[in-house]
Amino acid sequence: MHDAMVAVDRMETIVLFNPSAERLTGVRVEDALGKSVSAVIPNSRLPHILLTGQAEINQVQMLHHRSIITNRVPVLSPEGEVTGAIAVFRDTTELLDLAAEVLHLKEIQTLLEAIFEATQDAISVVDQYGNGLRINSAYTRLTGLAEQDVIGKAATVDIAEGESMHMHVLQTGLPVRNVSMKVGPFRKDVLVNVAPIHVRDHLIGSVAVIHDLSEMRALTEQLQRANAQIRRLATKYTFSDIIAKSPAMLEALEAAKKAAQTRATVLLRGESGCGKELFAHAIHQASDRVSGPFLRVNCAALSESVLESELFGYVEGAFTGARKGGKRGFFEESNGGTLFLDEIAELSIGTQAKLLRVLQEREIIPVGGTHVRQVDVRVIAATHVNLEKAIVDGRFREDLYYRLHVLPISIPPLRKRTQDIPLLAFNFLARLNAEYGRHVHSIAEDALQPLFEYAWPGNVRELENVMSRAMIRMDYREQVIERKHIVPSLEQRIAAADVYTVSTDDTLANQLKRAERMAIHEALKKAQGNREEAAERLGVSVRSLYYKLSRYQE
Ligand SMILES: Nc1ncnc2c1ncn2[C@@H]1O[C@H](COP(=O)(O)OP(=O)(O)OP(=O)(O)O)[C@@H](O)[C@H]1O
Repeated sequence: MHDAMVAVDRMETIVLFNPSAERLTGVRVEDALGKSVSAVIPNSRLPHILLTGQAEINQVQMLHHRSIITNRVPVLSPEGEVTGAIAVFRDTTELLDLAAEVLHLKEIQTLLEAIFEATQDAISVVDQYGNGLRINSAYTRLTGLAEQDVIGKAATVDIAEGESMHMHVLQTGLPVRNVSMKVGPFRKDVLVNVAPIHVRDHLIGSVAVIHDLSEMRALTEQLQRANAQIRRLATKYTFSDIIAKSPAMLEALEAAKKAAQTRATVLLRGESGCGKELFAHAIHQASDRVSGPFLRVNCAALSESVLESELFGYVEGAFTGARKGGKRGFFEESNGGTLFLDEIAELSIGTQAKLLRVLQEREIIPVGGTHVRQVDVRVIAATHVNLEKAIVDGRFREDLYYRLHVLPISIPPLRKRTQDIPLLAFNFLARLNAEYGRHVHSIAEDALQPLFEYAWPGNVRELENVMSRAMIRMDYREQVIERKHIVPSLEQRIAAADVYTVSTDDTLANQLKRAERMAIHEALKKAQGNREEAAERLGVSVRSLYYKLSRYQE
């Protein structure tokens, strides 16, 4: 980089104009020499220097978007007379850019340092020869090794058991993931991920991120404990959450409130989605067992053997894969509280016998065990199945039926209590507003009509779903649910059950899925929501129907 120079004589005529000045000003040397400086560089200030005889040192100015530092000095005769003036322009734009870049790099470095130190994972970096370059404080906390033990030392210095993954990566140039080993003087169990560091295609070292396995194990245990706790705290509904206006529902509600005051077994009967679980929660909440646990088991979701060990627990060595020390079952886990046995009709005859024994004797024998254990659990059972018919068919034990039938509560299907629909719909509105951040405040009169006419095979759950879809269909500014928001999903549902057209624009798998879904819909409709009957109509097991329904999120 050469400085631009311009010199003038006493008459302000340019006598020196170098090629750098040409680049800076855009004026050719031959056009500048001999000309008046004011004509060539209007703001050169050289006439001013000639006049005052005073130098101007390190003046900063912008010229053609470049940052220029200028020094202007008078040329003096031996007698001290001003005979001319010289300006030297130094273009510092690149220097400034460079300075800004260095500053930026420094910022990045500070940022990286902060991340390096703040991360909970231990990090170690080695150079291309495998000598320690850097570690963070998490590394020291985990391994017990400080900088002086590691920096400049061989990468193997922290290994207590296993191969050095730094060396491996430096040899292969490839990253490794999740290698378990022991590190440091305390032989900590860790998982390591190591990656090579390449700069312009040269391998200059490697970086290892080391996870503390013992911490992970402790966290997993904590999580399991928290999960168990959550299961215990899971009763979220009380009687005040149950919306009821129709006489049939008010009657069911009264019966449930009475049942809550007793210790008797309760049997909740009603189609899917009509609120059986809601009732079970509320009964528990209103009972003197409220501070005890509440557990729910879906008897249809587990195979017979799994269900037995889940319900009654098992002793060590009861079967292959049994946990060391055995496991407490749901009955013991809900001791002092309530056990909600959903889909009770799905229990095998054998498990029904065992359940009967628990209800009669208030004691259980864990799978593989010989000793009885006392339990104090209130059972709330639920089913959508016609149990009387199941007894006739030999699928449900009569003695268990009578044990369960102490306090039967029938929750009517939604189509038989249309009076409840507006209240339920408004209630869901409030909940969905909160969920979607909307401000929908009402439902138009004519939007309610189709809700009264629809058969609701999925009961209240389906109503909730239709409301949610209506809201999704609304424009963000709309605040009233209208018929046009509701009708499409009802029509879709009705159509899904009624028609099926073969399409060449969809995959075979999708079309089969749709056909299956419709067949299930139709069967459920014919069976008035009775899943057992629907399964029978379709020639599939109830379990498989449940599985399919859960896939369709019915
Ligand atoms: N009366 C009601 N008031 C308010 N919400 C209700 C009412 N009945 C049902 N719901 C809501 O409808 C949904 C389905 O209810 P719930 O799970 O209790 O039905 P279920 O009979 O146990 O169904 P399934 O037999 O399929 O398990 C839930 O979100 C529940 O909160």
